[in-house]
Amino acid sequence: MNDVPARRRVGVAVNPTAAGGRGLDTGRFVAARLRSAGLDVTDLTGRDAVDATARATTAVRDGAVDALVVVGGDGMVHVGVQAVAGTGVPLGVVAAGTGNDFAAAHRLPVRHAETAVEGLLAALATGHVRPVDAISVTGPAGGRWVAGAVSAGLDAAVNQRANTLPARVPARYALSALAEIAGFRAWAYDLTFTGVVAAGDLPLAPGPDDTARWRGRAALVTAANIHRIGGGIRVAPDARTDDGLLDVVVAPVLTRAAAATIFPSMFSGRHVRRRDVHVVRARAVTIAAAGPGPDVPGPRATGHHAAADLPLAHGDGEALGPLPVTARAVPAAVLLLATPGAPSGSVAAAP
Ligand SMILES: Nc1ncnc2c1ncn2[C@@H]1O[C@H](COP(=O)(O)OP(=O)(O)OP(=O)(O)O)[C@@H](O)[C@H]1O
Repeated sequence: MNDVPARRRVGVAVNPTAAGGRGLDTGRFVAARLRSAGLDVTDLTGRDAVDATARATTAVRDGAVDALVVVGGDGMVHVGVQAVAGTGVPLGVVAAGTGNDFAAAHRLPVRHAETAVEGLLAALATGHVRPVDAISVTGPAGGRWVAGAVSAGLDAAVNQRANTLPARVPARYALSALAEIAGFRAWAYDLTFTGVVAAGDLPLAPGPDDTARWRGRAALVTAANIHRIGGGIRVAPDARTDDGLLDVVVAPVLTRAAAATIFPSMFSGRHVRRRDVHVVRARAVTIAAAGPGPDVPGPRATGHHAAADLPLAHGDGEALGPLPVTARAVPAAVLLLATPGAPSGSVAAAP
């Protein structure tokens, strides 16, 4: 049968474990509603994230679907972005997870599946899409797309620790944050930026080919496309998803006490007003571990972290792999199914 009109074949990938298992029911509701609207729905739900990514990627690559809808949290958006980024196949998001930072940053309905799915139906009917940037990440673990932010410091360490705890552990992110701050020692980084448009007072050394470099110890190195991570932490309060740029937050904080005071202020985004927090706006950044050298001060009261102790880089809450990684903003890599006339959300909401 080849009489299915364009944009009517929709792949739906559900994370049944999202929001403590509520993703399953939400997914069933979404698929049923799309079918009742006359769409040809293919279930692309996987056994796990790897399987879901493979199924969605294959369906998009083979031209088997005209749009992909993911149901879940930021982990599921991460799955969807692997499949659609750069392909021209639009992505719909029904935010049914715990944190839902991507949906919130794009002003999509959060934990409101009825509203979300009606918005998707309107977008599918009209063909309305909103182009948004995504982050292309390359490193020793290969290439990945990230929808929200790439973390390589304290937030990556918190993420890494939280992912080792069972999902049912209440407040596993808060517990992990407390543990990481308690054991905090600043890591040494070597950052190379490309296409810097604002340096945020970080003393950058100009390099060849539109690059600029910074070496030093820091608590936080986060390359953000959207303004929030971790379920509402406003890590880069002014990040935009339509500017082709990353907001790279660098906090050359060396003491545990300073790290402990930064964390709470990140929920409101006020940390970027501190003199020891910088936001570098650039097209790309390579984040590498630095050995000690004249421009990387040695251990202070808080001790020294060897490169091997650095957390894995994380993106959208998922482990990406070890440093070095290069994160590059790719303009309009994702076409987001969005309700016609809805606020774009490309400008971060005021704190
Ligand atoms: N079938 C599946 N498809 C996709 N992801 C899955 C699946 N089963 C388990 N997961 C895992 O679910 C995790 C989180 O998914 P997601 O962000 O969608 O939901 P969440 O409730 O917001 O999660 P979190 O516990 O991270 O807050 C991912 O790390 C992923 O590996």
